[in-house]
Amino acid sequence: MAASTTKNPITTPPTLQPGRKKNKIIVIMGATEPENPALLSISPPGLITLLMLCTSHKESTKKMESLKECTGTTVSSSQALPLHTLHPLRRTFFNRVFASVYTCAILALVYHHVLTLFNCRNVAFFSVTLSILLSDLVLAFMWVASQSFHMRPVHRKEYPENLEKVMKSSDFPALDVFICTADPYKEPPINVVNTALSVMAYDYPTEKVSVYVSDDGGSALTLFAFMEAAKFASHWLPFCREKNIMVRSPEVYFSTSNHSWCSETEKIKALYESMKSRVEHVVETGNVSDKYVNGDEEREAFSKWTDGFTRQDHPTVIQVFLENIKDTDITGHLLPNLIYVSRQKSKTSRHNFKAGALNTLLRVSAVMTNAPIVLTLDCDMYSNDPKTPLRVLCYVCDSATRSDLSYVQFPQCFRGLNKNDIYASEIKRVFEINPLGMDGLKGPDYLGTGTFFCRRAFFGDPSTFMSPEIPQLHPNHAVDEPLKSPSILSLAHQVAGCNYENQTNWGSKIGFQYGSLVEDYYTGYRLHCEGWRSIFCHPERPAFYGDAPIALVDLINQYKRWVIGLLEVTFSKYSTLTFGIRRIGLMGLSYAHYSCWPFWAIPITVYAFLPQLALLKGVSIFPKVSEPWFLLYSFLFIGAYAKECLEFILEGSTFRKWWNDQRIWMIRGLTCFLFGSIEYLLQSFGISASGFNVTSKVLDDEQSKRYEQEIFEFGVPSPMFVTLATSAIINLFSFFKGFLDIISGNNMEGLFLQMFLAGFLMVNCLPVYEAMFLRIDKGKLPTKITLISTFLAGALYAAASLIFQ
Ligand SMILES: O=c1ccn([C@@H]2O[C@H](COP(=O)(O)OP(=O)(O)O[C@H]3O[C@H](CO)[C@@H](O)[C@H](O)[C@H]3O)[C@@H](O)[C@H]2O)c(=O)[nH]1
Ligand SMILES: [Mn+2]
Repeated sequence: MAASTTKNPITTPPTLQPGRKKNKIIVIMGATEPENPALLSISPPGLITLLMLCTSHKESTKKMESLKECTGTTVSSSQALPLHTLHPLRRTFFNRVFASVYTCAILALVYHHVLTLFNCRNVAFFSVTLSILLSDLVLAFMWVASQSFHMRPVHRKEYPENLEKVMKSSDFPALDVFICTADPYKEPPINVVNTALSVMAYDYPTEKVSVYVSDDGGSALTLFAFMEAAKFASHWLPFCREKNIMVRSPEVYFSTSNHSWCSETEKIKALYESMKSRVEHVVETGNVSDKYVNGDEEREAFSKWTDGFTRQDHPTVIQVFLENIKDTDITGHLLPNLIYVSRQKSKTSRHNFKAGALNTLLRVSAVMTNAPIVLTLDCDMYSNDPKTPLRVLCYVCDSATRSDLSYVQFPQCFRGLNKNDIYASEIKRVFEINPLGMDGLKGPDYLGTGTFFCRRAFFGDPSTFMSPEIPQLHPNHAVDEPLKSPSILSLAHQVAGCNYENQTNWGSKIGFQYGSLVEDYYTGYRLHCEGWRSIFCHPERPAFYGDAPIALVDLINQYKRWVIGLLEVTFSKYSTLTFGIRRIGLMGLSYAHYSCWPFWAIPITVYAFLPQLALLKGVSIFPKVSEPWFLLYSFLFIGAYAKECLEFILEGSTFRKWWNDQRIWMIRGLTCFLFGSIEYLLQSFGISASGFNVTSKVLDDEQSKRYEQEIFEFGVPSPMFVTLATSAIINLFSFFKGFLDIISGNNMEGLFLQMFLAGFLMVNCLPVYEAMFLRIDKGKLPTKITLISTFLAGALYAAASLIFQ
């Protein structure tokens, strides 16, 4: 271990360097049950403050029984000064009772299917029953796996105000922020700049903050945008501090009206607008014209973009825009570090998409600043609360939670969604409800953005440290030279090289995990398997806000990428179903629930076609209304839907949003889950290769307008729309066929459930019919798709006629 001798302002304080042996510091351990108020860690001056406070609380002092030597500065808090608290959700008991009852119902259903299967007299019926059994088994598995989210959901609360009482800000650990961007045309540089400015302006000692921007697009346009951002930051940061504004993304701040306008605001706004127009102009024209480049240093920066420089093939570019030991803002206050990194690319080496970019940043930042805390942020998110890092310290500096804490996750929250969130872009279950449940076990999964990591977690499990290849990457290594010193810069370039990772543990045992397109999910999963835990921090005011896609095709393409990534995990050596469940039990089930998401395509497709085709032919496949099994079906359906809905509303949502959420679940089953699984299969046979298709963050005015009016956006002829439209047509016809039968006096008792199902899907598909037959705008379903779907529906009907003779 490289124990440091010299210290520089950006080195990490001993507080968070668990490996250090020289500083022996006393720790007072307190009660460690999770329900108890937190223990916290502070530096010696804070320790004295705390001991004074403790003497006035003899009760709680008694609880701190053991004095223990430790390698970090930690101390436990008295109950009077909790840093965080945890409360199990009240509905847990109800959840468990419901789960028991529902399990019995599922077992009864399986028994019923098996019984029916044995009584089948012909092949057609046998295959129908078998398909339904298979579908119900998938649904049952998904349901069982999802119960892990309901066994011990918890809510946490932090008290950053207490932190400030016991810890001096000069003792705060340093923070490295990683912002990823990959394409200047899909991710406008001005938005990336806003993301960066919002975190540079954190209410945190600026000399401890470093912002690293990873540009996988290798674009001079993005570099230019950051050159501009660095200049603007010297006005923006003091302005934010002085006015104590909350939303520190200038774009968002200036586009909302709830702030006081004064001449200074006007001045800053004008500065922002002029920067924005320069950046946008450069993006529009596609190159940085000479008039925007001043001085040799700036010119030098762009000189790397030579003729042979392409996105897929270029040398490393590292540009330090701001240095926190010398660059000051207009009031003379130091600015945080701002560093642009575009890792080396070559067509012959693997880049591992975002995970590769993040690992490069882990190394480059280790060489340059090596902060013990690392925040990963996507370029489509901005900070909505400047005090967020303090919340994180409440956990990271607490001796009770600290030892095996790998990351603190904030929910992904979105702005600009329409009133009822028609595409359920909030993904409330994944980003908010389920993490509460996982937090009661070993902690939320990693959501890819809004995550504060402890750097140590990337190097082996909590008890065994996994050494990186060179000592400079060790999480305890203290950087003792300025950022721009030649030795630092040359090492940074070396570790950003595209062959650097060959024959190393990066991506497998060290850093972010490779091998899955959902690197976030996979990395979190592997960390939990190694014995780390995580924490879900869910403050009332969202810590970050992001953008969600507003066109259906973008949305399902995004999900398709996730599906492929999830299947990559399901069928890997570390499959959640085998390795995961064995290693981490209930948590493994939570992860298995996600990794098996794509299997939902099976029941959804079967239930969207089979009962309806049978209904068209007048064949009954479900129990009659008068049979007792009918009650079982009703309970299973109503029980599942009602409980989901209730939970949604209890977590602060509305009925309409829940309705849209369940509709999109159905749509996903018929589109991206199905096509993603097929694409995964093709990929496994080596027929195709899938990459990380970055979601477009560019808004089209007309599209935005339709989105505001809650109109579904189809527009492009995606093959994924074909299955959806075909099923919509079949459900429509089968429902009306059933309806006509009732009118003409037929006994429909045996077909009631099928009619109900067709009706339910039909209501869900209303926007599809509208897009097929009624709309003329650009977002309607392309005529080509309607025609193909109608033809397919006809073919399916003909096939059904042969089967159900
Ligand atoms: O080769 C790549 C591809 C993507 N990105 C960045 O990855 C982030 C996420 O990409 P985006 O297109 O916004 O994907 P989403 O599906 O919206 O992202 C979700 O899903 C991803 C995994 O598929 C996670 O990485 C994200 O954190 C999570 O928000 C963006 O900042 C990109 O710039 C890279 O840096 N390099
Ligand atoms: Mn995104």
